[in-house]
Amino acid sequence: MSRHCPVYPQPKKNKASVLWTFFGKRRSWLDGLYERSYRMKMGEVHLPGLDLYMVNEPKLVRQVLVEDANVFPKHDLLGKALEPLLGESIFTTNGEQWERQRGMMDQSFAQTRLKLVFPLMNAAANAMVERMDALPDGVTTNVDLEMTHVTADIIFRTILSIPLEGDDARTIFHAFERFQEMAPRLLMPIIFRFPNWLAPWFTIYKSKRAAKEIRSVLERFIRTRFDAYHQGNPGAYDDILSSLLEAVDPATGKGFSFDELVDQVAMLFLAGHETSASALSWSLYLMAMDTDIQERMHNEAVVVMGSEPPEYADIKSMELIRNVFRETLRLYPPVGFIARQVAETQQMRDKTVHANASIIIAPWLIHRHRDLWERPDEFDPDRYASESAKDSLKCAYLPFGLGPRVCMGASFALQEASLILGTLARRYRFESVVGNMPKPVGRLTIRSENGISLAVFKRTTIEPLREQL
Ligand code: HEM
Repeated sequence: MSRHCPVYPQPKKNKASVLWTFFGKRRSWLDGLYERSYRMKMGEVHLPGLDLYMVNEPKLVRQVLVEDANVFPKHDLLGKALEPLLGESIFTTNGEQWERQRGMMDQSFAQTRLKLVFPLMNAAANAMVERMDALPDGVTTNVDLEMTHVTADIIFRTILSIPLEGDDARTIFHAFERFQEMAPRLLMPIIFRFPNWLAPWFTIYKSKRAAKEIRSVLERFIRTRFDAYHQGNPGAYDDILSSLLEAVDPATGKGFSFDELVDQVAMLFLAGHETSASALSWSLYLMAMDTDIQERMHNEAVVVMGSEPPEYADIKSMELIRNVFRETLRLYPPVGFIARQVAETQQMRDKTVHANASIIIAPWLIHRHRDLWERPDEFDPDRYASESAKDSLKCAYLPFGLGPRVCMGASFALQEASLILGTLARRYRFESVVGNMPKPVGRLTIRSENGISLAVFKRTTIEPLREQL
């Protein structure tokens, strides 16, 4: 059965000029794509001082991200743009420093810890329901704002055991908003290797100020817990900070220093809420556009959870809801492109790719590639039952990246998404609003330029339509 094609910027027929690409991509890099971008295996752009390759072919993607990952370290562009906030966090480091950090942090996101933080996630979901219940029935609501609120709240509660309601948490939240808004304006001059005098100095100044504000509040929260832990009073916390405080490097037996801990926590705030907020907002838009899927999600949520508070085991039982989120991550991958640098000259297809060249792998393009997916632009969460989609999943699906640098929070994000979507689908119905079609733009994540506004109705019954299950 053919399903609807949700919105995305229509690709241009022909490749744009480099100058247009630069200025067009400053607004949204999706605007620089053209029809062949969705079919090609490998493309290239050369400018003085810049060799950039776009890699879509699954075999090459695995070469870069998995098999020869050490030859393709993380690009310094993100490190440079995010350094004032993230310092030397795991998101941007390379080599031994990264290996040590990853070894120490993986435990904090293992299944056992995720089970422990489930009640903290659920408390944030309940606070979301309270906010939404207070809205007049059927009112048009900017669901992006609500998804940003609830995912930031989940991060505050699961990492620091603090809800977003306090003044300090709000200061961080708003400074994060400012920081994120400025980040894309910092990225392009770095990719295009602009000289220093052309750097956007005022934006750099403002982003440093926002980063300082965030870090000074985080430092205060973490200092209290860090000192108490090292004085032998860790407190009765089940949150992620407590497992980061316990983490030790097996080679030296030492834990994270105070500064390292602040870097990692700042990074978890950024990586952990913006991505999930983007994906959840697009999921709600897709639900609203497909009433059949939305009713089936409602029924599934009611059958699995009834009218009881959700339990940890329920998350795994909501298969359709999981597939809706999986399909959302295919169509609107929050991390639309992944950047790497070439450490040693490589042969890729018929091209010699020199050391220092930049490699871009774009989940956005690979997930909609005309040769890698059937009906690539259609929203069809049921596709994952077919053999062809299973093959595509194996070779052309990477919303969380691949290889050693794969997202550390993937299981956390999937648990959070099923909880939030299950909670919303059980209690509310979403309808699209005429004149409010979202416009996808590629910035730090894939967002809608004009927000995502939907009419929200409370369900008067939570009885499932059993015949539809
Ligand atoms: C839908 C939600 C999410 C998506 C789509 C996503 C996507 C990604 C991607 C694509 C990468 C790899 C980037 C690269 O290879 O350059 C990544 C890395 C990472 N993500 Fe996520 N992420 C999500 C949620 C989260 C959450 C909730 C957390 C933590 C709370 C998190 C923490 C991290 C960390 C720490 C890394 C760096 C790992 C490393 O370099 O070793 N992410 N994420």
